[in-house]
Amino acid sequence: MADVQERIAVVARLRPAASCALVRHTSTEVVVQVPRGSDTVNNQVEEYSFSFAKVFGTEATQREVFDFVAKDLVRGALDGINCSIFAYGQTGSGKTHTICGDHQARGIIPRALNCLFNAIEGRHDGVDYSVSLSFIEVYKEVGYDLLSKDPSPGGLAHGERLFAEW
Ligand SMILES: Nc1ncnc2c1ncn2[C@@H]1O[C@H](COP(=O)(O)OP(=O)(O)OP(=O)(O)O)[C@@H](O)[C@H]1O
Repeated sequence: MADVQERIAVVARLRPAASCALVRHTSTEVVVQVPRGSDTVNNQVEEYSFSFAKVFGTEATQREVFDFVAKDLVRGALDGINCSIFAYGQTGSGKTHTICGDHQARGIIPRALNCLFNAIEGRHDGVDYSVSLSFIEVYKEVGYDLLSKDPSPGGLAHGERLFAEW
């Protein structure tokens, strides 16, 4: 993660209000401010202020978020450094958009895979790389194996096996 030395770094991303508010007929009022050039989020109504390793504003692109959050971690993983990235936030806050994205605005996972395979291709170190992946959803404390061809309701059996392998 660019310029961040800590082992755990927390990044905030503000999402544009419009699409979600239009669908849910909720307020589009912006309640937080990010002072220019700072990585602090202020809420003057509720009078709190939080600082982060980085704050991405509503205009931040998927590429900018990936470059800051994930690029170095993916490259580090090839050198044997374990890493984990997760999104946390209330429903509709943009976790799926940030982590998965869509065809027009690819998120961290497709960009990380692209970066990973490009990096492997660019390494002429005689190492035989092997890549495997799991894709699991945990919803209300039930694990779902999203890659299973035959997901049982809840997908627990396969999900448990995958968890055990970790
Ligand atoms: N930074 C963003 N720029 C543009 N659209 C965004 C952004 N963040 C979220 N959205 C849009 O807002 C909507 C809700 O976002 P998303 O589905 O990612 O939320 P979520 O946190 O995954 O919600 P849930 O927890 O309910 O699954 C989607 O239509 C998404 O495309």
